[in-house]
Amino acid sequence: MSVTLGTTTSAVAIDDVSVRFQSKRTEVTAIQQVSLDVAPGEFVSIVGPSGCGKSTLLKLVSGLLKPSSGSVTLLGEEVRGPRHDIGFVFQRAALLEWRSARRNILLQAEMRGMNPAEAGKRADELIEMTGLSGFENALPHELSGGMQQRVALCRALLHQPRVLLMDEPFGALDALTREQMNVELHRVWRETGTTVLLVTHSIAESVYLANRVIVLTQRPAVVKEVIDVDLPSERDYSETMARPAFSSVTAHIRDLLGAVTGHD
Ligand SMILES: Nc1ncnc2c1ncn2[C@@H]1O[C@H](COP(=O)(O)OP(=O)(O)OP(=O)(O)O)[C@@H](O)[C@H]1O
Repeated sequence: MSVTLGTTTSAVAIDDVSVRFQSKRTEVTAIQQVSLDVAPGEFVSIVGPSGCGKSTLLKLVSGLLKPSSGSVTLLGEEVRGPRHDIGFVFQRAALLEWRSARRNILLQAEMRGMNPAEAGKRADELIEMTGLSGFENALPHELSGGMQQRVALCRALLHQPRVLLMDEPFGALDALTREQMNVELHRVWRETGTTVLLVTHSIAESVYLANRVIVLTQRPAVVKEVIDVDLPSERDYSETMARPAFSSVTAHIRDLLGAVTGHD
């Protein structure tokens, strides 16, 4: 597998990876011989039944977890421990309650020892890009759930990571806010050119946002199918939902997930 960056190579390369969790009494195989190449600038969604190993896959890419066999390569370098050159957004925004939105975003800069002036400029750009202008000085409890996730997104993008990992980032939001966040994330992705790996339980979200959707089977997760999403890169939400290509891809994924879980 070629992973040289600079030409047409992978931002993330997962090569024949298996993960087994061992305890004194049991051994659980979460992932079995999964391979996946993600090109620089690509947006890839990962869907699969609950507990199949989606979060485990992201942990492998971030270096929080080591594969039992196989290898993971990020930006041309094999992942051997926690990687700090990525961004990670989780389901919970996990903001510090006593810090304003802007100062929560700048936490990333403080932890990395970034130049404060540059970090401040970048934070202001991201605040504008994500529609948080006017709420920079608000405390987390004064922000809606969607706004809190926007702060978490800005924090994850502050150091301009080339790869952004997102684990069910909008799972706790109401349906309408989630749609708005999808539209904003898609725009931010196009503006930043960051490679994104998104784990989601929402089939519509997985298709609306991505270039490709990876469908995993029940545990132990293997790749059931990789689906290319043939939609324009600029995606108006309602117009995209109404496209026949959108309906057929989402129906196909629903069928695949029904087949692997035994539910329609
Ligand atoms: N540290 C661990 N030790 C033991 N088993 C683990 C560990 N982490 C995950 N597992 C098991 O591995 C499997 C996959 O977990 P993972 O969290 O990756 O699934 P998931 O697809 O993200 O789930 P969900 O969709 O419910 O969030 C599960 O059976 C889980 O119990």
